[in-house]
Amino acid sequence: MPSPANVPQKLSTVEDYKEFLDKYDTFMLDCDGKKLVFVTNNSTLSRANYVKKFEKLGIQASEKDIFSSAFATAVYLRNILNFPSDKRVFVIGESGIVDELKDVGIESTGAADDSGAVMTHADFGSIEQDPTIGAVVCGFDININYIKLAKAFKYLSNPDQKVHFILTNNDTTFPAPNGIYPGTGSLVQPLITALGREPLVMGKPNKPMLDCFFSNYHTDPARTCMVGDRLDTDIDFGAQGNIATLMVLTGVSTEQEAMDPEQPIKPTYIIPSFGEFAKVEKA
Ligand SMILES: C[C@H](OP(=O)(O)O)C(=O)O
Ligand SMILES: [Mg+2]
Repeated sequence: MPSPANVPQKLSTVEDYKEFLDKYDTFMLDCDGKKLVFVTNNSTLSRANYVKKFEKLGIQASEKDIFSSAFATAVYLRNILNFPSDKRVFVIGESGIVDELKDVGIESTGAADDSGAVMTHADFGSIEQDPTIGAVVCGFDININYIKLAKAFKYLSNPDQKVHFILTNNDTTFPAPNGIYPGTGSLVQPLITALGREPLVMGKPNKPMLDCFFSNYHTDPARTCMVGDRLDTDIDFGAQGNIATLMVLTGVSTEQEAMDPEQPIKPTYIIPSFGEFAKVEKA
């Protein structure tokens, strides 16, 4: 029985699950028979590396089934900004960004070179302006450090040319096996504060990722459902795309947050875990 408007419908019985599955053909999953597209804000892995990760989890997927914030950023630089071939990208982030940029023919620097680098006060003089840097792209970087922030600040302050400032995502936290930890949005806030400049953010729930998704996958919005664990990224992303949303309770946001009358972002459905649907096959 559908819930009143704007009150999430809790799915809890096999009947509920069957009725839900009959309604949709495309499921957008935040990584973590139908058509499954993995839509992730996690930019640390390339789509090729996600395919390998899924294989280890027993999930068959190909690169075209994976839509990541790193891939969306590379597509945006290449197709929307027509990034000049004589420019490079300075990356605060991991191999996912570097590999996806390389895949669209864009050279990058920073990520691996400065990880582990220890800066001393004597080093400030060695940070030079670099006219080949046409963009700074920031994603989750487990080895973020002062030298990366100092170089990014220098390049983004270049008085002689506009340098694009792009975040793959701005999740404040992300779930790890034993709890949640600071995410990209928290790691790069020092740079945003120092610059007094807001970056363009690609990942969910932001419009660039949505536009890139629907231009990549011509799904029927009426039979597409965004599945995720975060109200402020996954569910908001689906809501902005006018598609149904299913919130799983295995990640960051809680049922209490979703059911709170003050909560402006409401999932269409709530389910304890995506694994519940396995019960349908056994029924
Ligand atoms: C950042 C990443 O995003 P997601 O895969 O949930 O979109 C995560 O929350 O682990
Ligand atoms: Mg998630």
